[in-house]
Amino acid sequence: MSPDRLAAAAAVLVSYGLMCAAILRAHRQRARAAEARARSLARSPDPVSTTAPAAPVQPPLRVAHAGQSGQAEALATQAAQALHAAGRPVTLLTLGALQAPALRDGGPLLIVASTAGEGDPPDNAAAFAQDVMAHRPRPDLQGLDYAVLALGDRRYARYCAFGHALDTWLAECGAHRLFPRIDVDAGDPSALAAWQRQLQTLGAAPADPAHPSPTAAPFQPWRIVQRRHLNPGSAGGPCFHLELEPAEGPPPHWEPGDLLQLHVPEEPGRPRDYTIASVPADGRVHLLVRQQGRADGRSGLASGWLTRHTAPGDTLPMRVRAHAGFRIGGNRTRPLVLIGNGTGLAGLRAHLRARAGHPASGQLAAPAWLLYGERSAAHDDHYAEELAQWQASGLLRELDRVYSRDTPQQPYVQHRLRERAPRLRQWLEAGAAIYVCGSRQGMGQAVHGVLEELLGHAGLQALSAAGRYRRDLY
Ligand SMILES: Cc1cc2nc3c(=O)[nH]c(=O)nc-3n(C[C@H](O)[C@H](O)[C@H](O)COP(=O)(O)O)c2cc1C
Repeated sequence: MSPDRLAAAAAVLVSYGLMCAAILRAHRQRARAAEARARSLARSPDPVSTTAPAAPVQPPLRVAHAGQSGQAEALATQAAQALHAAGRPVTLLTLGALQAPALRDGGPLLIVASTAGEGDPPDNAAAFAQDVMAHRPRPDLQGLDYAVLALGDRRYARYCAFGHALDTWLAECGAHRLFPRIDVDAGDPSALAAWQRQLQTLGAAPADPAHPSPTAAPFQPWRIVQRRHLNPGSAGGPCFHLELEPAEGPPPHWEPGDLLQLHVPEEPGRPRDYTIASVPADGRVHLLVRQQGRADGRSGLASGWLTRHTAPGDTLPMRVRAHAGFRIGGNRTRPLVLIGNGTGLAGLRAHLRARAGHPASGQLAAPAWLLYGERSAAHDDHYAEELAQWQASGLLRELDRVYSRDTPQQPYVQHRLRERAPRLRQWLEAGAAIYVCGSRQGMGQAVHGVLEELLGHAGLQALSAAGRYRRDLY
């Protein structure tokens, strides 16, 4: 090596050493200052009252959430409210908003994290998993107190995988567990009760029985008011349009993107979610439900209740469930690219109905583009009249219906999306948000693949982090 290069390398090494020493010094100074503050607080008398003991100064607690359909967010919000109600300073945030330095320096951290896909992080934590958790060298998180509530479902092969990964990663980075990770199998009430008890040891107010856990809102009888078979003669399973309302009282509030959950009588503890296809102004919850066939010839349990074993006028135990990840959020005035297949049209229709009824800020609503896949034009053109009206009004500026059984090429919605890449780029340049609703296998994964191909992994992740790529897949 030339002397010049040696000198340069030595200079880099020396400055690196100095930087490390400075960081270490700052770290020690912070620790000494904190110790001194703690000692002086322990000794100093209460300046206001000499009778009451000094209130211990507690650092603000952070409650972070990572989730796909709103349960993690709801539980995190509830935890933050319970801590706040007890006078504990608390900040509520998404896990994705945290970066390594802020992770360590901001007070104890409670994380509510669900697992999505096949053991994957939820969309809003994908960037965190990739940029922060996979980063080498690992950040030094000594001094950070944390706890993880992992939401999941044992029916998936990789149960609570993302919560487990977070918990392990934090421990490996030197952070200190406040209490062992709690895993919640499909909203298991005993696990949630254990979480509540741990929150109380941190000073949270006990759960208010009048405001039960958001995942345990009571089921109520909902009446099937109308049911229409939409696709007689279709090569696909029978598809129904249903209209429901609570048997008593007005419908609860919901937003486009939210779900109606059915308590299946034979399977307590395993409710089924259906994406709502209407808006509150419709007065009723509309669903688009496919009767699921089973190998033994009987219909699937939940869809069987909705489409076969009941008649209009009958009631079923149901409740509305928020699905924050598929709501309009900050996209109210953005153009929408709506992509889906089959019964996934439900969630896209809810967003279109919201736009048709309530144009943003009194002006013409921002336009939408619907790319929708079904089997055949002759039998499966659900809501065709409504879509035609929205085309005529200009709300639905573009409509791509892709019928897989009408041409020998068997095109699917992902193929059309790839063909229309230049147009998609124009919509995104105009600020559009992408909503995908329908089957995960086949459609959801393939559309995701095409979007990654067109926008790049980082591009799609940035869109997702900005809340401009939202999915409701099942
Ligand atoms: C499409 C989908 C995929 C899921 N994948 C997993 C999984 O791989 N492992 C798991 O334990 N739970 C899985 N779950 C269950 C969720 O983690 C669980 O329902 C959680 O409560 C959802 O919380 P969220 O509303 O905050 O996303 C999955 C749920 C859905 C809908």
